[in-house]
Amino acid sequence: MNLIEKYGWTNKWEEKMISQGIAGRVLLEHKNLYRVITNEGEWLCSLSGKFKFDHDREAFPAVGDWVVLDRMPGEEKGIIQEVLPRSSQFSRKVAGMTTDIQLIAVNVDYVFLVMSLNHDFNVRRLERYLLAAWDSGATPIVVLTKKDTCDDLAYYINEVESVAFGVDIFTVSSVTGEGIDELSVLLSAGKTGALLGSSGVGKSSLINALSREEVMAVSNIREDDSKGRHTTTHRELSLLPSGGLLIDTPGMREFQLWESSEGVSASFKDIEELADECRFRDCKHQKEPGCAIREAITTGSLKEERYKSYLKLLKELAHIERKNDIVARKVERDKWKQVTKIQRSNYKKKK
Ligand SMILES: Nc1nc2c(ncn2[C@@H]2O[C@H](COP(=O)(O)OP(=O)(O)OP(=O)(O)O)[C@@H](O)[C@H]2O)c(=O)[nH]1
Ligand SMILES: [Zn+2]
Repeated sequence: MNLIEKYGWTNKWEEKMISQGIAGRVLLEHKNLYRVITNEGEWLCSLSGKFKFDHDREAFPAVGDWVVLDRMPGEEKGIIQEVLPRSSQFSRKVAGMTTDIQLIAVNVDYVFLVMSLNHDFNVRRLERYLLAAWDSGATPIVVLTKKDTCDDLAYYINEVESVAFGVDIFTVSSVTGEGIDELSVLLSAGKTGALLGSSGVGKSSLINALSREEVMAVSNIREDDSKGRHTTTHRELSLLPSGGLLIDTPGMREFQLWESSEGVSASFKDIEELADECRFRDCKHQKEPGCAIREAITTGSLKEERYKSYLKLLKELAHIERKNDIVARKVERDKWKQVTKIQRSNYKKKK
């Protein structure tokens, strides 16, 4: 079986593969060791020495990356030499660090924003997911789960449509299997999906339903993670029988908003377009005459909660930006303290 062909090899990389070594896709990452799927099977790979000099975390391979490897003679092991260009990426700031970014998943075609059709449904949360999705470069798809328990589908669809413009909506039940076929059409050979959604909405059940037991088991690196942070071990990456691929890393599960000004514009296009119609360019949308946003709220074409949620997100993003600035300045200060300390001790030594 030609795995690369089956799982989305594109001709784009063929030349590279021939000229520079073997190409593969990163399935798992753990402490700078990578499990990579290649045409010749799954290999455990380490990083070439040249990565060590690169301080930019974004330059390192991540789950979903296409990489070029060198084979270690006589072994099912390789050394990653190069990371090929990415089409999308989910990343987050590393806690307590400055501008260091941790990649969660890359080359994702579709990000499934999973919410269940019950009391857990939250349209404000969906707005946040959409922000993250638009920022990543992947196409967002809304997946509403537990359809079998819902008796007012129209209400939920309406809610979703009020915030997710032009985004496809799928309603599914992992219990009855309803809607699963329609969803799996998206994940044809070579397509990669990732799941975003809070605990208990049915992500694992959805993966099982999509993979119909036929799923190829991908070894779970977390199993030998002595930290045991995650009580329920689950597959981080599933190869579906269709040849599609599903990413469900703990990182995606814990994904949070950090900074995404571009995402705000894409997710709140309605509000930003209205603001353009305000009479005054610097309208604060409070009591100014000719304010299109106030007008829309009065007539009911813009929901007050949606506008509030927009303001709240803007505020949060500004806060996150400020916080990042403060951390960056502190690290800079500490660095200089260190430098002057060394200079001082050198000076003392000379004396
Ligand atoms: N009725 C119904 N229950 C479902 C459906 N899908 C999942 N559930 C139930 O919802 C609960 C949570 O499902 P999981 O698939 O574990 O949810 P999850 O999102 O993976 O949860 P975490 O692992 O905590 O993130 C389980 O009790 C499932 O049996 C569905 O389509 N219909
Ligand atoms: Zn205004």
